[in-house]
Amino acid sequence: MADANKGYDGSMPPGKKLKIVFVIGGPGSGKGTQCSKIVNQFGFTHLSAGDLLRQEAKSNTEQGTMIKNLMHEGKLVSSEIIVRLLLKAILASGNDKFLIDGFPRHEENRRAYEKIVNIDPEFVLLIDCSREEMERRILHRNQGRDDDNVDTIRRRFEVFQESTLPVIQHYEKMGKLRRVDGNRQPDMVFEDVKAIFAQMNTQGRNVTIAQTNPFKRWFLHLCCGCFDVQDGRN
Ligand SMILES: Nc1ncnc2c1ncn2[C@@H]1O[C@H](COP(=O)(O)OP(=O)(O)O)[C@@H](O)[C@H]1O
Ligand SMILES: Nc1ccn([C@@H]2O[C@H](COP(=O)(O)OP(=O)(O)O)[C@@H](O)[C@H]2O)c(=O)n1
Ligand SMILES: [Mg+2]
Repeated sequence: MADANKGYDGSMPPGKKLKIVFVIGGPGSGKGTQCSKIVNQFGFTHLSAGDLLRQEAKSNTEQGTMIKNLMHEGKLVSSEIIVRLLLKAILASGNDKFLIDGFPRHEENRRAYEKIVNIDPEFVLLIDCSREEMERRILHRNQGRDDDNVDTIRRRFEVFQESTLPVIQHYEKMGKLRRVDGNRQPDMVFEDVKAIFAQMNTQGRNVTIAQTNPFKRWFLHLCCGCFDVQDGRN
């Protein structure tokens, strides 16, 4: 991932349309695995909310320590922090299509995103997987994550059941939910994922950062501090 502190480097042509796809699913459902396949085939930039937070947790700051503790307990980090990290990464990337993996995790995440970024997702990919299969995978993934232990996994499942379900229902009502059966082998799951991305409607409502209203651009500037938002409207 690009250095989030570097900020928007001007490499994204002004006026370029941004496409956002949210990828959600329980812990261990295969979000990261499918995202890397989507990146290879469709040229998206993968932004994992969890990876951005893990990176931030390494910083020797009060905020870093707070994030580390919340993640260790399987609890959710404040929406403002995660949306700010996502926005920085979007602006720093120079790409125009993004997979946002592990977000929104709950309604407050969704509302914060709508308030601050407000770019409608093209669609929301939900990877459905049974709890037994997710647990088996997490306990075998060996990524050295300190939240991949039996107690924290249980808490993460509960958070997914209680908090993410309303988000799923919201996007379902809007006709934006695309559900795949994640219980199968990764390549089989990807066959369905591929068909969804191939069908992506390029005529959807897209906005550029430059097209957001002046107040919002000022707000983005305050949130992310160190970038300069260019105005694409000559
Ligand atoms: N469809 C699948 N079948 C079997 N194992 C999988 C599948 N998808 C992912 N895995 C493995 O399960 C673990 C969790 O996958 P990951 O992509 O990290 O899930 P998530 O990001 O949703 O937590 C990893 O070790 C990964 O290699
Ligand atoms: N939107 C998000 C995403 C992750 N997180 C935190 O990050 C942890 C790990 O998220 P992750 O997406 O990397 O986990 P997996 O579902 O990939 O296993 C979560 O359990 C939360 O503590 C969060 O607070 N808010
Ligand atoms: Mg993941």
